[in-house]
Amino acid sequence: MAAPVLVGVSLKMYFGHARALRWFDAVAERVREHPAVASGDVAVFVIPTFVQLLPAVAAFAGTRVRVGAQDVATADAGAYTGEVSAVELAEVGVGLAEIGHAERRRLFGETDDVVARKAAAALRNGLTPVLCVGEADRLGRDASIAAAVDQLRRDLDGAPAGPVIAAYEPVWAIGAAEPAPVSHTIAVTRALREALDAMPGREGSAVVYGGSAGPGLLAALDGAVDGLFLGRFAHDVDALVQVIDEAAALAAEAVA
Ligand SMILES: O=C(CO)COP(=O)(O)O
Repeated sequence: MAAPVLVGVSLKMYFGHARALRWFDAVAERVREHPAVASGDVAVFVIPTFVQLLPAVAAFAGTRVRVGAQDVATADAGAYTGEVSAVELAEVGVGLAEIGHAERRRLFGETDDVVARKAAAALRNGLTPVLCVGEADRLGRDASIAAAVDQLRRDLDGAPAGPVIAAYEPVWAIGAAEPAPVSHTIAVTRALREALDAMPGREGSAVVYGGSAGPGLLAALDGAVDGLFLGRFAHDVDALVQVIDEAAALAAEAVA
């Protein structure tokens, strides 16, 4: 079977608890009946707040939707007030850990060194890192490629073998009205894919795009990325299902 087309959603801190639970139930109901999700041609993952993780795992039980955390500790146990370890996340059925999102780098001072230690913690505990990289400012194509690829290399420096999901998220396209232009995304994601392919132990990795992604983008990218990482434009469950339908169409094209 070809690699699945990925559709991920980070809820960031947008929803309160009750609204998140309603969203999980609505999404679970829609994906349960979705043939491409049921067959594994489209792989959906949902990344809510830490407090929403256990209800998310329960809501998506019996579906193929995987649940991820928005962050992870660098250490596996000990005196780290406020942190949550990859060990505990794995124990409760969380499958992925988002690492190095632009908001964590900008607002909470996460450096590439910290990000690399978080990626290592995720991988040594069997979680798939959703590693966010991307240039901070609008740059030309070559400078963007250099910035994103260098960041990817630094962020995986010393991390154990295992597949990762590299999320190309140009910082200037996050929270914007429009995603990055398709030609730009194709160029940078291709370079990220080549960089991952050249790294030992990263077989099975994927490259997705995030930053104001929504319905229409996956079709426009036409197979250039392995999937999308959605934010605001997945709050509307119909819009998310539309993206999953586009992913299903791409997956069907890939096997045809
Ligand atoms: O940062 C993002 C996903 O991690 C993208 O968020 P928006 O789609 O809301 O810009």
